Amino acid sequence: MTILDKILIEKEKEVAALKADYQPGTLQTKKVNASLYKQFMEADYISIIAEMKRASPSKGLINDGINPAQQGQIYQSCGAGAISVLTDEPFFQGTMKDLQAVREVVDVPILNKDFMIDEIQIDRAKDAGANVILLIAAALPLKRLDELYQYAKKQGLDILFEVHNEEEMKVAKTIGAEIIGINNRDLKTFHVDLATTERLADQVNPDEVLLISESGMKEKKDVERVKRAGAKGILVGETMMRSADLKETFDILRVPLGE
Ligand SMILES: O=P(O)(O)OC[C@@H](O)[C@@H](O)c1c[nH]c2ccccc12
Repeated sequence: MTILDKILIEKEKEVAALKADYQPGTLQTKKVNASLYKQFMEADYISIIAEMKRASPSKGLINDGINPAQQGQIYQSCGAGAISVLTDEPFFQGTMKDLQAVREVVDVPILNKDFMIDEIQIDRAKDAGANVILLIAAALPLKRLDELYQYAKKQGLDILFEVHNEEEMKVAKTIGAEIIGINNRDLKTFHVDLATTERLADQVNPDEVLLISESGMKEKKDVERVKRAGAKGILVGETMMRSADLKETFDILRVPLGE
């Protein structure tokens, strides 16, 4: 069984509990209207989605000392285009409270990073003040991905559609995903390779689809590499969470677009 399989089994339980306990519309958080697509497509620099991630199955504990609201404010003031908040608890030590706490203090789009398998998680994301949800192609069959995609759209949310190989890229195109995240980390083996972005980026029209390269970004040369491949945004977790000087980290990674 892969780690993704294990996570999905836990998610089934979480969703069952959520359906019993959560009444959509009950979470009250500040709401911000923000379109990640438009903002990233028009930027002159590589847009950075800075992630809040205390721990992960591949790295174990990364940094559990941060205060999400404080970290969110710093991300925004350093120039983050958006903030990703992991809300999975068993594997990533995140919570919906983290997301709400960040929403209270920032105006940039917020991505609810979780393993979405049911509409009720999308309701909850919206209620908590998220602007974007994650859909992982490897997690569900096409029909279900399409249903959740359409549902999120109807709620006025953006969707980051995550792919890792050619097959999943085809699914993204079939669904008509406008924001595609190419994950350089294989969720089944944890192997990270920036060549994944180079291989898959060619398959979309970069004037229509917003490409985000996800995972494994540490240095300027990493960003330059995925930028050359066609990415307009990057999703950075560990490097942000371990940074002792976020201002400097952002200055290094926010490379200009164009030549
Ligand atoms: O910490 P990194 O290597 O910068 O990676 C960030 C992000 O891409 C990663 O957290 C991620 C990508 N897809 C996911 C799906 C679920 C959980 C986490 C993720």
